[in-house]
Amino acid sequence: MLLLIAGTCLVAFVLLLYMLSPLISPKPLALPGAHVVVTGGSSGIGKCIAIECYKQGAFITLVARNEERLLQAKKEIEKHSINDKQVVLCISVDVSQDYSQVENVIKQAQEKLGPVDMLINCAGMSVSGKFEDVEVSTFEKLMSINYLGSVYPSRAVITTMKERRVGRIVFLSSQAGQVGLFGYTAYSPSKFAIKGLAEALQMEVKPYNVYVTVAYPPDTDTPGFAEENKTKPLETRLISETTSICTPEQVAKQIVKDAIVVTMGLFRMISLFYLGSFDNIIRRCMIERTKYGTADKTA
Ligand SMILES: NC(=O)C1=CN([C@@H]2O[C@H](COP(=O)(O)OP(=O)(O)OC[C@H]3O[C@@H](n4cnc5c(N)ncnc54)[C@H](OP(=O)(O)O)[C@@H]3O)[C@@H](O)[C@H]2O)C=CC1
Ligand SMILES: CCCCCCCCCCCCCCCC(=O)[C@@H](N)CO
Repeated sequence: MLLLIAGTCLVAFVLLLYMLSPLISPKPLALPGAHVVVTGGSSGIGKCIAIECYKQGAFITLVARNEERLLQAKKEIEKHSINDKQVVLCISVDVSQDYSQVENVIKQAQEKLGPVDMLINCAGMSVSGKFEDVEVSTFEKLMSINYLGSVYPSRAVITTMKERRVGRIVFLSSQAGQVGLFGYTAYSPSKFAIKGLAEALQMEVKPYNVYVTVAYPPDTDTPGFAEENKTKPLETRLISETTSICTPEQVAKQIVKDAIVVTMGLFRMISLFYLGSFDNIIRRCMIERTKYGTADKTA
């Protein structure tokens, strides 16, 4: 009986907190005039995210490898300007190869358009196939583009974001980053890794008012998806056909909304009970460090 009452109280408390969550959520990021960097911004979901942010008054840096496609995307995005001050900057780099190159690109972008307010890690690719049919080098390639290609740009913007107490970082995982599916032995792990990175990073940067969000989109109609379909095993195709395909515009709208207005889902609310106690540890350490002037890197 006592247990039942305690249980009911707990559920009621969680629901109450959930309803109050907009009040304890961070202030929405103002996109007008903000500097948004979109990796993978020359195609598919990334390009649509750039358009969505540009429509709301942001300044955009597009990052991808192929310069021609970057310039094409820039032209397309510029059609959606809402004032004559807005800029779309293009920088060509492979985000997964050399950290110092990525760091340089971010430096260049910050010199031209000011500190990065929001980073969208959208550069990525998928190859599907049965485990034994996928080239060993493909496992390395997907891990490097999808995972390290999100680590490097984030690592390059985080210090300034923490110093300014302003920033949003968005990661692109996938539905295949929540469940491992037939044909995705190379792709799924690279997207699971994104989830681990995002959650650990969020715990570090929350006291600095920097917020991290992760998107888990379903199949989305993009050039990347068309490329993936060329090698998709029958089983993967049939599993994929059980759900409908989204348009990149739909997915982009949702991702931008979630990044600007960060609220908590019910599951996150529950996990918050124990994550909250970890956050207290982190806040205490931050206060100690400020008090004694200990360098950020020491224990
Ligand atoms: N479409 C889908 O069904 C889904 C996609 N996703 C994820 O969303 C993200 C975008 O996918 P989508 O829009 O389909 O992809 P696209 O293939 O249409 O676009 C990929 C973009 O990333 C860039 N890119 C790829 N590799 C690199 C690299 N090494 N360095 C810099 N830029 C790179 C590409 O430009 P360039 O080649 O010139 O470098 C391009 O701009 C990916 O992370 C994908 O895994 C998640 C769920 C579903
Ligand atoms: C808890 C919720 C889990 C729901 C799982 C349902 C399974 C849905 C069917 C298959 C979807 C495949 C998605 C891969 C999308 C992707 O990332 C590639 N298309 C990239 O190119």
